[in-house]
Amino acid sequence: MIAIGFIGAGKMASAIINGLDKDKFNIQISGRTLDTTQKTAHTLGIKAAASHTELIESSDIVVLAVKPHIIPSILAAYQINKPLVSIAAGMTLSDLEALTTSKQPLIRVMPNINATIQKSTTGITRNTNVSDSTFATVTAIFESIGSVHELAEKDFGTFTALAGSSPAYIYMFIDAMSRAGVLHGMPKDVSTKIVAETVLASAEMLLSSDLNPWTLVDNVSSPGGTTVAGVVSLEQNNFVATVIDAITATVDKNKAMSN
Ligand SMILES: NC(=O)C1=CN([C@@H]2O[C@H](COP(=O)(O)OP(=O)(O)OC[C@H]3O[C@@H](n4cnc5c(N)ncnc54)[C@H](OP(=O)(O)O)[C@@H]3O)[C@@H](O)[C@H]2O)C=CC1
Ligand SMILES: O=C(O)[C@@H]1CCC=N1
Repeated sequence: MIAIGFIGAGKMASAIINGLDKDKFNIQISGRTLDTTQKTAHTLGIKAAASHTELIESSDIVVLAVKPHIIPSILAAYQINKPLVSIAAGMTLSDLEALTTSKQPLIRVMPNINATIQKSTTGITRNTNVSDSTFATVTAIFESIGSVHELAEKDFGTFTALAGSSPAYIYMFIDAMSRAGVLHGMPKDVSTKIVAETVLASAEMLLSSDLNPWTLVDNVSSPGGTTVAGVVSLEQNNFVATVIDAITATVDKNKAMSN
């Protein structure tokens, strides 16, 4: 059984671990303090390592799941002689190479929070020290919690915006729609469920058809009907430009976080 060790056990590590099959992977975590690590491990139904050193020694693959600014201090303090996976936004393979030995196998991964329900859309790339079999193993780990896209590293910032961060923007869209439902007299919980179901089904419809999104917009917009009135209002209020600006801000922030 493959042993996966997570250094850092916050929201994203927990989402990944929740999605992983505990019968297929031997999972352990090591957080900032042992007390919190033990509580988190208990909640997740996995093992708490006594220290980062113990975790590194007993893992086949080590996942860095701390915030990006913590990574330099961890890589300075510990020699991680195992394939190393980083899920940190903004940190490039060359940023990580500057902090490790020249032989360190490094895999950069960008999962998303939907890992919790085994529906992460994950980006992956590697440095030249990673063997095909190690890369296949790490790819399979993330395929077990959703889909995996192998990317050129230059596209990681864009992927981070479109898949890593975008659940937040999609939740904002859902909440705005459901708030409008409240404005027009519906209870918030009912309104949110209706919108979330419609977002889910619309995405499924898009993925299962050969049609592009604008054709699907046209299919909903009856001539002189209700939908086109809303489509025109969204355009008058710069919906498309506003969304593109938000993605560009995310991509720019990702770039600014790299050394
Ligand atoms: N949240 C998301 O949707 C996604 C996040 N990511 C990436 O995942 C990483 C973690 O993000 P996220 O889970 O959101 O952040 P969290 O703050 O929830 O998790 C980070 C965890 O690291 C712990 N930590 C801090 N210092 C150390 C240390 N020296 N050793 C071990 N653990 C430590 C923190 O403990 P304490 O709180 O006690 O300080 C915390 O539990 C980031 O690099 C982010 O870019 C990637 C994709 C999606
Ligand atoms: O906000 C962040 O920086 C992380 C990366 C992608 C999602 N959350």
